[in-house]
Amino acid sequence: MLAAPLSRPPPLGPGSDASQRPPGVEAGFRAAIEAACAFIGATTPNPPVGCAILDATGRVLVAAAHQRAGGSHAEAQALRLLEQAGLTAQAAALVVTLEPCNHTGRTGPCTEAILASPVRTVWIGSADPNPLVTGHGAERLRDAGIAVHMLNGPDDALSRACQALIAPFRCRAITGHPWITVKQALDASGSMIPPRGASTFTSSASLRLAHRLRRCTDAIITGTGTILADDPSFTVRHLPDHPGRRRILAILGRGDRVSAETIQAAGARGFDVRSIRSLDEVLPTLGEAGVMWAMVEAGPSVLASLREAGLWDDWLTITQADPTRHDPVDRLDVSLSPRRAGEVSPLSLLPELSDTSNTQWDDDA
Ligand SMILES: NC(=O)C1=CN([C@@H]2O[C@H](COP(=O)(O)OP(=O)(O)OC[C@H]3O[C@@H](n4cnc5c(N)ncnc54)[C@H](OP(=O)(O)O)[C@@H]3O)[C@@H](O)[C@H]2O)C=CC1
Ligand SMILES: Nc1c(N[C@@H]2O[C@H](COP(=O)(O)O)[C@@H](O)[C@H]2O)[nH]c(=O)[nH]c1=O
Repeated sequence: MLAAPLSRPPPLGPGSDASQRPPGVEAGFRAAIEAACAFIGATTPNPPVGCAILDATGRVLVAAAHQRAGGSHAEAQALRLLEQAGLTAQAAALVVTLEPCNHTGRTGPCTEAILASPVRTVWIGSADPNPLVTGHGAERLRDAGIAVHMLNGPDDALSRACQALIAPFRCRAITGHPWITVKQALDASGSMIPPRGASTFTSSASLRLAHRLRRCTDAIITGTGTILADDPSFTVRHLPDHPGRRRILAILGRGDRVSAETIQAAGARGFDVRSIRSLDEVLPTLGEAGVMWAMVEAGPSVLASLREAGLWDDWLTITQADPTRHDPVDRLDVSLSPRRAGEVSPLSLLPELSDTSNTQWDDDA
């Protein structure tokens, strides 16, 4: 396999009936998902997509991903890698996390690139949620004599991972608004407020997770209370960021408590700052700015407002471990909003959270 492994793919759940699939398809999807995960946060407004090409024995020959909007799609990228490696003649099956496009956008149709290759079987992880595109790619391939298989089923771990990859894209395609992830850190006593003089109480592993989430998202939503209390940088520092990435920093506040110097400093750190006066403005402002996935890093006041308004899609709670324990490890919980019932959280793709179930939020709890 030519793509470098960059993150751990999700584990196979009990519902994945690997025995029903020919050899190599599971490994192909894992390689494709892994390749796509490395570019979450870099492809907006496009979804992250991964592709792997297998030989007739099911061996993964190459894996590749869509890396940025306007750049090659994952299928074209994988076919190019295959050619560069002199392996084109060995290609038999192609595995891709999202239905191949059948239209000419900024790049040519992937269906035609596949048809021009020796590939005769295509496995698709999820249909394209864009109503203008959905079904057409699969149909074009079938009409040309390709055997096309689509993953589906809520118990299929690979299908769920492919759904998770497009969750923010799907949300934006259907509503015009971003997927909103709340990240809330609690200390061992249940408080969100760091001790005086400190900015954090979570472990270095959890900080890495928090920074990975920043890397995956297009915007950070905060409140003036957090800006004034912490003067946060909101940068990605605990792991490498996507090169040249600019993000939106949306600051909720009814007045003008944040100084021009603070806004200017955030701009110098790579943020386009938006002041948001009311909750009603959050989704339209971020939607118009092209945000696909936004995260909230705010204090108790903003979180209470969002919770009350139901203005969130998934909620990550990082609870500091009891410091008196011998080997303290923070507890990580992910809840899915009732408005996302039956969907899959994109958080499940983060290696630190791949074992965390998407529990439904119980509002009476
Ligand atoms: N543990 C964690 O995960 C985090 C902890 N924190 C901590 O939280 C503390 C700050 O808490 P807090 O003051 O609650 O900060 P917030 O980030 O929640 O900001 C509060 C401010 O947000 C604005 N706001 C809140 N709700 C609305 C709404 N519905 N419409 C418009 N504006 C709104 C108001 O601004 P205005 O008054 O200008 O109208 C309000 O004063 C700090 O100690 C910080 O360290 C912060 C982030 C994460
Ligand atoms: N205290 C706290 C968090 N707080 C969040 O991190 C912000 C500081 O970010 P930065 O300036 O980039 O270091 C702070 O303002 C708040 O939004 N996060 C966590 O994961 N764990 C923690 O214990």
